[in-house]
Amino acid sequence: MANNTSNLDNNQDTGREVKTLNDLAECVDYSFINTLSADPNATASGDDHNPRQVFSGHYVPVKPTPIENPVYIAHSNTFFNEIGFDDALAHTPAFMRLFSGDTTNLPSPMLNYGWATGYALSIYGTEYTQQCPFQTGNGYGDGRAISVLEANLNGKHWEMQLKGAGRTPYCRGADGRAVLRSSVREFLVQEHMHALGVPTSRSLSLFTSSSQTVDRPWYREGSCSQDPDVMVPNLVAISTRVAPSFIRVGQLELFARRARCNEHPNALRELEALVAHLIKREYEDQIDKTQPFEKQLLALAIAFRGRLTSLVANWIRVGYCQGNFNSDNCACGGFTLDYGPFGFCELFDPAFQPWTGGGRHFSFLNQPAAAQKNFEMFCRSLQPLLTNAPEVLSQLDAVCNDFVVVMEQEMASMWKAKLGLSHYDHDLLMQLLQLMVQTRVDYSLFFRKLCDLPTDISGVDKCFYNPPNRSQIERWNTWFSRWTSLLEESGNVEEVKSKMKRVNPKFTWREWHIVPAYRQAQQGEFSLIHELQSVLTKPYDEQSEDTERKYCQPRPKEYFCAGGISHYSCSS
Ligand SMILES: Nc1ncnc2c1ncn2[C@@H]1O[C@H](COP(=O)(O)OP(=O)(O)OP(=O)(O)O)[C@@H](O)[C@H]1O
Ligand SMILES: [Mg+2]
Repeated sequence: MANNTSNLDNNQDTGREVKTLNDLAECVDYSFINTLSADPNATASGDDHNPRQVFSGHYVPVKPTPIENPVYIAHSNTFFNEIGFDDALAHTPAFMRLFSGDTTNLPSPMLNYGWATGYALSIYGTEYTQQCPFQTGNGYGDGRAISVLEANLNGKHWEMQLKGAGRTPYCRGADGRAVLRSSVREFLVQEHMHALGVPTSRSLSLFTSSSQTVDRPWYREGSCSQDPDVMVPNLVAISTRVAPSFIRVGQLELFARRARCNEHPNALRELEALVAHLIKREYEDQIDKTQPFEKQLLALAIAFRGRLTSLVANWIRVGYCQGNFNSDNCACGGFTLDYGPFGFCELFDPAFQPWTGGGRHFSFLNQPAAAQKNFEMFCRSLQPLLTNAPEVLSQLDAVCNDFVVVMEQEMASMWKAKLGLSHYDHDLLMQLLQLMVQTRVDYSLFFRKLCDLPTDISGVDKCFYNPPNRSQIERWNTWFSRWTSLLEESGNVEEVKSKMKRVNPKFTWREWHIVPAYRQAQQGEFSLIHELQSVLTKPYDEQSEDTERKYCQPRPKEYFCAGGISHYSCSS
């Protein structure tokens, strides 16, 4: 199927306005087909929708299964603009067909199939195969995510992936679908994160079906249950996400595990090709390709460590908790991927974790430790390629061991910026975090209020979930006077304020704002989604008074302990 590819390898950057699918066809660049290998047992038609083991090859060609009666909900005009797509394109029938899962009748040289990839899983540094129905790890991977094209757009190379596009060989018997709720969340939050300045996969478009539903466990109205207590039919949807690649740490792991035990004659070569592809897609600018490959691997580990530590510090800066930071949800490009069990911390709690299956390992302030585990698995996956270079191998060990140090530096500079200081003061931060826990503070509101440089607790009084008692007020005021005196070294007050306002967002994700939007969407009304798109893509701006009144508020009491808002067990 994928042999005759020379006509698909279009490396010219057109930088043009894409108004039609024909324009897009001129930008496609499927050069990965020349580097990576397809599963030799794949069907020529891409009709490969039953769970099965995939023993080798980097990807399986799979045709998406379109959703029935697709309806346009939204596209990201910010992202359209970045990649040179004309806004009107989102409303064309051809665009809707492709991005609701129909890859037939595409203009040449676009492929009439997509591709899914296998990956392994490790949880907090422990390798698993049990989640694979065959207990081998050969049946795990993109169960419902199918990439449909790669293209050079406005000077950058992008891969576009449909989520919820039907079953693949990795579906493990599940339906391959994503429900409207989770699709709305992922679509909105990706662009929110981008606007917050946090590296992320991006949102292209969101389509739902007006008729097709799947059942998922969920919570009754007002339920405080930990586990879902009712089965609910949900409309299905397809959101399209975009990134330079979707290579995950888990994906490297799969190929490294095979190489480690020489599972087939090509195992080591497949690992090497995948890593070379990773460098090309994600680190081309950072890695000197004239260096010996072993040295490139070392540079890759250093570069990924830099991105991952910065990413996690950014997560904490904006109050984001990934919730399930397994290696298969950790993108090797160092951006946020898989917005399922995520949440944003409202009431500050270092152990905040919205996903009931995630535990403390993946809770808010434990994310640096979870990232370290993923980084260790990443380094471990490079080791089979370094057996003939013991010196580089020990340098790689050192890079891995130093993760903690680099992470601490990133965290320190993040906290320093949040507090508007010119030097990081560990004691000051510890005192602050303790006070925040003891007095029940809203994380985002509090830090945003700090940007006005209040000199005592009265400047942040709207940020508490319970009024602090007298001794707490005293301790807060002591903290404020210490902070105020340190601020004197920070320079011009107005500059400090405006710098702080660029790292402490005013509008962040609050789940109780999102729930009405996806509920309304289930009834065919999308205005709240559009409103949220607008509010959440300007998180640092002041915005209107009405918007502030509506969106810049602490969580109302009734939404604490509310299934589907304060916690959820199912994210798909
Ligand atoms: N409804 C489904 N049908 C088939 N496979 C599924 C379904 N839901 C989840 N999976 C698969 O189960 C695995 C674990 O799911 P998880 O929630 O981490 O990922 P996801 O949200 O589907 O995908 P991604 O990590 O691609 O964003 C993934 O490999 C995913 O593809
Ligand atoms: Mg996932």
